[in-house]
Amino acid sequence: MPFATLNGIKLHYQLDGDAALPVLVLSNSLGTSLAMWDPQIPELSKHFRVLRYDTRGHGQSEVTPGPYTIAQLGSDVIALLDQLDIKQAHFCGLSMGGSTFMWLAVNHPQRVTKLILCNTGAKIGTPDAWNSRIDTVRRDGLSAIAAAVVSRWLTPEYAEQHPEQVQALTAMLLATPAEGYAGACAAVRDNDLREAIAGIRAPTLVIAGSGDVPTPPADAQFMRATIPGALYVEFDAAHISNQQQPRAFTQAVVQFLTEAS
Ligand SMILES: O=C(O)CC1=CCC(=O)O1
Repeated sequence: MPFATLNGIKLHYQLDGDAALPVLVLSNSLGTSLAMWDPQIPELSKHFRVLRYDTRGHGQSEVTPGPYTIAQLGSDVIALLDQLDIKQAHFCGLSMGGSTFMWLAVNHPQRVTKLILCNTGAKIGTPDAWNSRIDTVRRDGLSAIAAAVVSRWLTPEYAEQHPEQVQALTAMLLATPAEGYAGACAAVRDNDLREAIAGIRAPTLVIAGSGDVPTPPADAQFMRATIPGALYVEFDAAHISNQQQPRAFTQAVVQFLTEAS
């Protein structure tokens, strides 16, 4: 699995699909890795050259001391695209990954063909809640928050029927270095793109989960209303909708990216 050295760190990434296909970049949520997209890869790689990466401080990418910023996480992606000689691509990010790609669409519009913002918000949560989470993780580690965080990733009924998926997602969260996680929490805490996203010109699809507590449908509706021409789809899912509704999610992504806009 390749690593790119950029912005002073080693960033872990993976490419799937034929090199001649249009590039689709996927960005993970807080406390996950590029493996969160595993359910989508067999289908997406038939249509796209899929580039996914572990956000700084996550998965196998290098951990640098926090706090991070969304601009820094977005600049890592731009540096990765430059290294791989990718001039323009589709972008699909979930939660923190969606924040990163909103920033990218605002600040580097020429790189974005189409944009998909999943289970995210132009501003996520409150500073007090993020500060409390950062303090807990720095003091007691990820295990202190794991059960509460993962309980919001899948709806309770679905989680009860899929204990192996809960276990796999919990393991992914617990494998995230505390410093990387805390650094990324600060990036989400300090990010506010509520005004800036009005300037996005890329065709955009907003994906929401009707049972999503951290980034509720109201946040998604705000993005749909603010980004000119944005489309909207809502699934019966909690926060990590691509894991809870893999088929419907993948189908929506393929349809949006392959239809003429
Ligand atoms: O994991 C959570 O608590 C929800 C979340 C907020 C930003 C993100 O990427 O995940």
